[in-house]
Amino acid sequence: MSETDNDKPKLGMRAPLGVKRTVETGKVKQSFSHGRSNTVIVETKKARTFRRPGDPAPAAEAPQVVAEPTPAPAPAPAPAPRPAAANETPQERQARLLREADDQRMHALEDARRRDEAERIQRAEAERVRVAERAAAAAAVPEPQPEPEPAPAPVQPAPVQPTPVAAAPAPAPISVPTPAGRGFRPVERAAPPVIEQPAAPEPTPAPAPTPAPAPEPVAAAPAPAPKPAPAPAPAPVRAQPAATLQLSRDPSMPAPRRFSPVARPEIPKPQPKPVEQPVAAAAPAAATTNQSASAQPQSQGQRPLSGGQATPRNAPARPSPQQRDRKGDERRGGKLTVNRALNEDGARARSLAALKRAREKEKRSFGGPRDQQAKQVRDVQVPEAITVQELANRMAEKGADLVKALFKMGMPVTMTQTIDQDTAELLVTEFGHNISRVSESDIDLAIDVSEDAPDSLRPRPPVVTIMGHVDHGKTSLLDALRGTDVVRGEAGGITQHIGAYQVTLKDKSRITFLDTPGHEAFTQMRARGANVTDIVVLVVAADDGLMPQTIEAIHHTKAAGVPMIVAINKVDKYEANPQRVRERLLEHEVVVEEMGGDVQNVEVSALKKTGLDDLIEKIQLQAELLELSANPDRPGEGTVIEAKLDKGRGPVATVLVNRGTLRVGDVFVIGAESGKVRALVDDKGRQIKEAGPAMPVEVLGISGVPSAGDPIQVVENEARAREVAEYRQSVLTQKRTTTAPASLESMFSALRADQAMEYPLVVKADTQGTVEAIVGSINKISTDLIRARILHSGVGGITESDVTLAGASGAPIIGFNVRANAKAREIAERQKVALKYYDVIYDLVDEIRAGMAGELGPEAFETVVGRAEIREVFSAGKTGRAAGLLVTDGVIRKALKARITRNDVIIYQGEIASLRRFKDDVAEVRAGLECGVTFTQNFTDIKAGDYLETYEVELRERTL
Ligand SMILES: Nc1nc2c(ncn2[C@@H]2O[C@H](COP(=O)(O)OP(=O)(O)OP(=O)(O)O)[C@@H](O)[C@H]2O)c(=O)[nH]1
Repeated sequence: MSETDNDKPKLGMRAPLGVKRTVETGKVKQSFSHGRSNTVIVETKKARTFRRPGDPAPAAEAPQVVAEPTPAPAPAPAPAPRPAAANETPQERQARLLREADDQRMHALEDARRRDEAERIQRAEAERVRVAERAAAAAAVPEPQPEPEPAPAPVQPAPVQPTPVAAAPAPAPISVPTPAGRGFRPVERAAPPVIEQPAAPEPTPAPAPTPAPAPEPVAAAPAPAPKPAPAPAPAPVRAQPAATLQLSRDPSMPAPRRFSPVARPEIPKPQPKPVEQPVAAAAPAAATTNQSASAQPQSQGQRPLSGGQATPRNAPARPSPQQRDRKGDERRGGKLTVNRALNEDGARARSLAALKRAREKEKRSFGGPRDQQAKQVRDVQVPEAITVQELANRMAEKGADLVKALFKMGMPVTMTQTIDQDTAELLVTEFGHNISRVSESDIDLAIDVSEDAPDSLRPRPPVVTIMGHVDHGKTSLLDALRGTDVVRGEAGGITQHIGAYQVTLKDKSRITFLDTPGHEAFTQMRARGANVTDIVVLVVAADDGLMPQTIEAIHHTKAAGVPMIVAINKVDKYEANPQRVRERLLEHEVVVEEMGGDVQNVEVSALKKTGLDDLIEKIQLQAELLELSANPDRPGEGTVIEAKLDKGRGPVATVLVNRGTLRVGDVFVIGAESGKVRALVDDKGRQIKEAGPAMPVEVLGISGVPSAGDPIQVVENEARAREVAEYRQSVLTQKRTTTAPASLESMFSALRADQAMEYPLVVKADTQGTVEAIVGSINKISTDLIRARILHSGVGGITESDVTLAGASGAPIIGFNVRANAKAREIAERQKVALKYYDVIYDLVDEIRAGMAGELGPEAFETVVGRAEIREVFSAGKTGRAAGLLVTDGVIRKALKARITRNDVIIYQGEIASLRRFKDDVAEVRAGLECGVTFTQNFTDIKAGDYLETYEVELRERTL
């Protein structure tokens, strides 16, 4: 409580200011329950007496003490009735009573006024709170809100109102410390000027007009109107000071405290201005400051930096240097600083060093001495077609320049358009380069057929292919041979079925075995130029003898010119007869050593694993005879044995290295694919770093799956590899899209003028010599219009595969001294394949000639019978037309074929339907006579001046 007492403004601490001291004051301390106390000021006033002139001076009036109890001051202040003076005249008493009545009335009025004021203050406060909130909202939204301003304006006088009343104890607010933070902030901001205001006019005896410079500029105008009214009004009333005392001490009215100058530190501007500036100038000054009084702190906080960055609303108020400058400038009120002088718009000026650097850069790029680079003349490789962009790249010129040059040549093209080689040459020479014309095929890798130097050659393992009839034991024999691999046991790895295997023998020599699916694959590979096999092991089951596929394998092997070793298998079987096999082989010109020939043979049992060493020995012997060698010190070249798309590893190809060494990391082209060797895996599943000649190895890192027989070649870089692969792809695509479908039936569909017909045949004969004789004779029959195409010729009976092939092509099968087996006959019947048997070669040739001629059909010979000129055209019937003719040549006959020509162009072909002469139907009209004709087809486009030609067609049998 004592604190509160100290904080309270204490009246009477200093004598009230005034011209004349009319009131004497004293202090009385009051004590209340619970240890509370209060100090009240007691004033002693002199009663004013009105005397008539000549009346004796009144006796000294008894001092009248007005004690104002703090809790309930309202009724108390009524002045106590003064004791009537003894010598009081009736007039005096009347005057006194009147005065007292006046006082009471004034008190009542004053009470009413205070209540009104309290209400008004509350309303004003509420209004101010609203205004402050609106101002805050307006600050958040950048739109200015002028409306709320006038609202508080009329309210503004409210806080001002008590000011003149408090003018008497004015020094109190200045000297007494007030607890900071009390009261409502927006109200406090507005309050200080009101409270301080009395300080300025202090020396002025009449403070009433001073409310005018109240900081609220809007309020300034209306303020004086209501305010001075009550302010000067009580001035002449004596009771007014008492009311003032009551007001300041009334605990039920805390409102005036709110206007005490507390919590001012955040409002720096509005405060000094009214004080420093004269009253007259204060109004406009305050107008600018106070209008944004509530929003100013925020607006300062939100002021964007010079760089354009906006400070967040709630960001700590740590001003940037620019902000500080600006603030400083604002504070200095337009002082000219260096920064301001150099920097009118607030942007940071470039330093001299920066200007210098920029100037130098400019000089370097434009004005400076630029080294004129000598134009480089290039050899530009130009294929048959090239895009402008690609040509520009190869010439190292700008594409736009090329386009411009082409435009000047009259060729408006874009960068992506393709130009031909001749146009490209013009451009190349125009730009001062040298052209080197290349054809597309130049892109492909040249097949290196050059022989390696003898001293670079090293012995290499033989590559062995095992062939034979079905179930004769090829796989069993291969497995048995692999069982002899000494490395296999050491590695203990899982055998990889990669289509090729390498067996290391006891003497460290190695043999590579290819596990081809059959002799067809062997031939397929050979047909593709992949003759990778050095030795063929022909497996013949001793119990079964020679079988068709055995014979085919013999033919294929012979055709390939590869040495053969006959492995007579299953000799463990009881019914095995190796000698019979040897004898039967003679029939196919395979003479084994036992029969006096040079073909090695060996009796083996894949099941019992007997004779294997003998077989290996014979293979080695054969390899020695072949003197197999290769240069391992060159980029690897090989052949794809088989290829697949592995689920986990991507495209994988089993490659047999022919020569050179294939290493991990090598860039290669493989068929129409390219790649970089990511890994090499051998047949035992081991990853190896390199693979030398005759080594089968799996290659990983290919862009796609190649085909068996495709070559693999190591190239210098990936770009080259891609280029070659792309070219090969394009060739394949072209082949696929431009060649006719495989069906040979389409060949017979029509005779094209520019293409001879093909007559497909399958020829089977008893001997090779006969086959060759027949093939030669048939080829001689071929003419420009039709030629024989022998799909397949061979020695032996007509098999199912022969029939299937012929059926697919719609070809007849010619059998010379051979017949079709039962199965083949059955298929031939089903597929409607013609089987023709001959035993005389001349008959065979004649029939084929007739058949080929029959394919072409009979020949048509045309003979012109007569010609006529069309003179007139008539309508005939409802829609038809009739032509009036003058026969110029030959004869015009009814039912003859006719054609009408106009300017030697045929416009109609048909027949003459009717022929008349002077309304009579006639059979024919000769030259020099006129006639009328109609045509079989309803032809109306006949004009005078057209020509009619009648002709006959004779079909004669064609001969070849
Ligand atoms: N008794 C005996 N049977 C054998 C021998 N070699 C293979 N066989 C059997 O002959 C059958 C066929 O053997 P494969 O090795 O599958 O013959 P293949 O030529 O590979 O057969 P395809 O793969 O169909 O061409 C199997 O049942 C083998 O057990 C042998 O030396 N003696």
